Amino acid sequence: MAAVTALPVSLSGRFKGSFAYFTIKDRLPQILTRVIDTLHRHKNEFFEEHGEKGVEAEKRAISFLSKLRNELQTDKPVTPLEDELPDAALWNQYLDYQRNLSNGNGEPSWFQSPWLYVECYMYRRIHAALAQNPPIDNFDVFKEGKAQNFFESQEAVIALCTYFQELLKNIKDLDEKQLQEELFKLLQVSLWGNKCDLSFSAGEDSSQKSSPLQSLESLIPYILVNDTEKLWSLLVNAKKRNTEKSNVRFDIILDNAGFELVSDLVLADFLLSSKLADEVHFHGKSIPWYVSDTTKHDFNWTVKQLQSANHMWMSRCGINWEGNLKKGVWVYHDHMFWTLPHDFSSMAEVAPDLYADLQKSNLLLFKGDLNYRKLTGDRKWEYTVPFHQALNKFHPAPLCSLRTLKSDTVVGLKPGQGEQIQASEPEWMVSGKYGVVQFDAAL
Ligand SMILES: O=P(O)(O)OC[C@H]1O[C@](O)(CO)[C@@H](O)[C@@H]1O
Ligand SMILES: [Mn+2]
Repeated sequence: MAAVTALPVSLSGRFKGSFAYFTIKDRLPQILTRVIDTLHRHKNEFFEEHGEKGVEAEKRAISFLSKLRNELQTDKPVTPLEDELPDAALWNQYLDYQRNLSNGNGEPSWFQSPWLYVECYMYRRIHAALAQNPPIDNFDVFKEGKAQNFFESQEAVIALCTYFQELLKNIKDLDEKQLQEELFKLLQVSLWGNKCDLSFSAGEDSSQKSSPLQSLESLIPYILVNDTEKLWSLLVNAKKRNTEKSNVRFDIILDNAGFELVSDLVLADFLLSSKLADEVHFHGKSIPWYVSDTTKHDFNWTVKQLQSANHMWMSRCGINWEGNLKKGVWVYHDHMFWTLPHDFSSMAEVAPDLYADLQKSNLLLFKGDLNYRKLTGDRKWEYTVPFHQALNKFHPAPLCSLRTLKSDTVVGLKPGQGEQIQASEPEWMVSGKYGVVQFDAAL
């Protein structure tokens, strides 16, 4: 066998005092408690909709979740999934793989195993708690929080939609330089939109309150790696090479619903309206995930909310977006791979169909922190390791990560850059204050 370069160790709760440790110790149990509370609060609704059967199902789901919380807090071994959902076999194979990795050092468990694995596993078990318990099997325990985040960001959504509709009025007259400036602005809005996730704040309010466009200039110093120029060159060249037959395709691997999703949709609209792209493909989650991640339901709900909003520019956006979906120039996809525990370096093997689909894209935009963790394998990388190396052979197409730092891993920094910030701001990697626009040109 060819020599394999050793990868750094995985982030894990076994490193006491690390962000992974605190997440598993404090934040994950808090999230589980909130999920249980949410089910309690909906008891009457389940009764009204389904009668006694609904209440029985709620009780079973709650006891399953309490057991889960107890397993987590007492660092019990990770158990195989017992449901028959389509991805169960893959999860159980992954558990075997973790067992082999631990090499006789005990069973994989909440604090001993890789953080990425156990955290994903928790969300999969939350899903099982509901999915196994009809008639409440379609209930999304995170739905309310996502909707609330959307409504609380209303002013920011209005400001963004208004700005964008004004821009559309004269988009045809913009020269290349101006188009580039507008793209950079909307990329930054989409980047900082990633501050608004709900798993980071364990479900606490995390909406966009201020105007998303006003503060961009002052935030530029917080973009630690800024490859926007490279994105621009790629898009402009793709457009120049574009013939009638080959459409320029842009993919967005979505993260959170709420303000972040709206900022992604505005960016996608800009790419089409400026003719930098001919089609945009969105990738969402097929089950509720990491509290605020976008599912197909959230995606459609958001477009509908904008469409029916009592504000001219908001509804104009919504109407155009619905039109894009109908015309097929916007396409929504979901794939089970996005909610598996695997990092992206195993996509080609585990989900070859998805990998092949992504290969058709001119540019993949990965939103958010979890996607960054999966891109880089959630490992203890040196800050200066090149992004390309950390991707560990995941290169389906040119790609870019737009991510605010909310977990302690980052690569591609200049020598000394990380250490310098660390000296004055020990929380810099997990505060969401810093971001990256990090590009990799593929093979
Ligand atoms: O929505 P995002 O940006 O992927 O962030 C998810 C959050 O959840 C975490 O995975 C921690 O629970 C962090 O890495 C991150 O703060
Ligand atoms: Mn998220």
